[in-house]
Amino acid sequence: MNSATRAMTCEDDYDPSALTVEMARTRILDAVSPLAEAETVGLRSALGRVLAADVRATVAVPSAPNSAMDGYALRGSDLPPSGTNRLKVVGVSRAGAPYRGVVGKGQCVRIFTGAVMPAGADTVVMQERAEAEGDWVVIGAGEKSGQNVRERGEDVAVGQVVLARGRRMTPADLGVLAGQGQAQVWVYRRLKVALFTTGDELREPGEALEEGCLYDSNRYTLLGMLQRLGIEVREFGAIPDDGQRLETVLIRASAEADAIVSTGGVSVGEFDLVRETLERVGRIQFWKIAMKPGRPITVGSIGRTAFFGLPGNPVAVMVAFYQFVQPALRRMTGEWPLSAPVVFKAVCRSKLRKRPGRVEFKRGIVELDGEGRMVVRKTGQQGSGILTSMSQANCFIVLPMDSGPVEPGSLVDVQPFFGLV
Ligand SMILES: Nc1nc2c(c(=O)[nH]1)N[C@H]1C(S)=C(S)[C@@H](COP(=O)(O)OP(=O)(O)OC[C@H]3O[C@@H](n4cnc5c(N)ncnc54)[C@H](O)[C@@H]3O)O[C@H]1N2
Ligand code: MOO
Repeated sequence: MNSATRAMTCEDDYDPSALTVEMARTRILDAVSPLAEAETVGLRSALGRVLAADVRATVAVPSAPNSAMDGYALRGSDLPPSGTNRLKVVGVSRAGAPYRGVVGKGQCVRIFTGAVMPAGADTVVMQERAEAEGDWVVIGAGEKSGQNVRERGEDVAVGQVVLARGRRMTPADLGVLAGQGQAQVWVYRRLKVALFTTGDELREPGEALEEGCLYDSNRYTLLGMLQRLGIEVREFGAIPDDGQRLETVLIRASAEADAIVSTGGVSVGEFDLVRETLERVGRIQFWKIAMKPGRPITVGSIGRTAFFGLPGNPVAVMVAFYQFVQPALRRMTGEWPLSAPVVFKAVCRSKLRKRPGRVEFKRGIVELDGEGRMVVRKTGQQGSGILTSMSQANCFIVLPMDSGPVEPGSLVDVQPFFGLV
């Protein structure tokens, strides 16, 4: 194929054989199945792990009604509707050392935040609004019966499902489990992913760079994206364009891992070699997706191991990973339901080139302007190989299939990176 034909192929507007982004997402999720094996881990290692069973509360939180303030616990009926009332302080309730008696009419108990409410009392007046006079305290009008009390079980009731199976655990979830007195939790085992890049021209950082070669940046962006998902990564390095080597790696990787992720080597030059090898060892499909970057991807399986072949261009790798491979790996790890990516509107401050016929993912910085409006601007050049504009970005600007160029001032969809787990 000469260069003129290549340019035409890359710039095609509508490609009837291309999958839409939504179809590709659905197909890739349908092609994978969740892990079955689970294990017990301590809470300290549970962040980012996926629950293999519902967690049902056995402990009420709080376990008893307690005070939300430092002050005085009393009967709501002793609050003065106007003027003041003088109450006798009959004891103290501290967190961990409750008052054992009963608060009677005309009485109160000195109480501290988190301390159990004494029997008889149903209201707390904060100390800033009470005047202590020796063993007595003077309360004014304007307080409400029942105020400043946290009820038993108001956070968690016994029997309630506090965390559902399929949940990827956040720091708050660890706190919820600790609040149940659980030191351990039942989670799916970590997913094992084999990672390799392809190309004779790739060199490891630290090695000398000969003419025509480049450093293997894709392996590191992929490693980072996989590590963020808590995946156990087995690296197989940069594989030269050699069918025999590729076959050996694919067979070894499929024996060791639940999924294989690779980049590069499927465009015209090496296409036949990689395609031939993949088809020999597994069941593989090559998809063209109506999007840019990240158009060509390869999906399939080798034995029971899922295979995801991403394009070689450094930004295409990241876009295709986030849009397709990341949800598939999360599904494989047992996570369900998958939260949809966060998308909101912002006013675009840049002029953006865009052709109808494909979804385009531009790289941008989204922020609030001086007037509190959400605005977004592109981060420099937008070619599939310009990794620095990805590194500077904090969001994708997602331009829909049928849209054309964007003029400054238009509303666009923004997908922030912080929603990508
Ligand atoms: N005739 C056609 N040519 C191309 C098409 C097409 O449809 N017809 N699609 C273009 C698109 S879109 C992409 S994306 C690339 C996909 O190419 P490959 O997946 O085969 O990747 P390579 O050719 O090996 O590399 C592309 C590009 O990326 C650089 N690269 C590759 N691996 C790495 C790495 N590990 N670290 C850093 N950079 C890497 C490589 O040097 C190339 O510049 O094909 C288009 N062509
Ligand atoms: O659109 Mo490609 O997948 O050049 O990046």
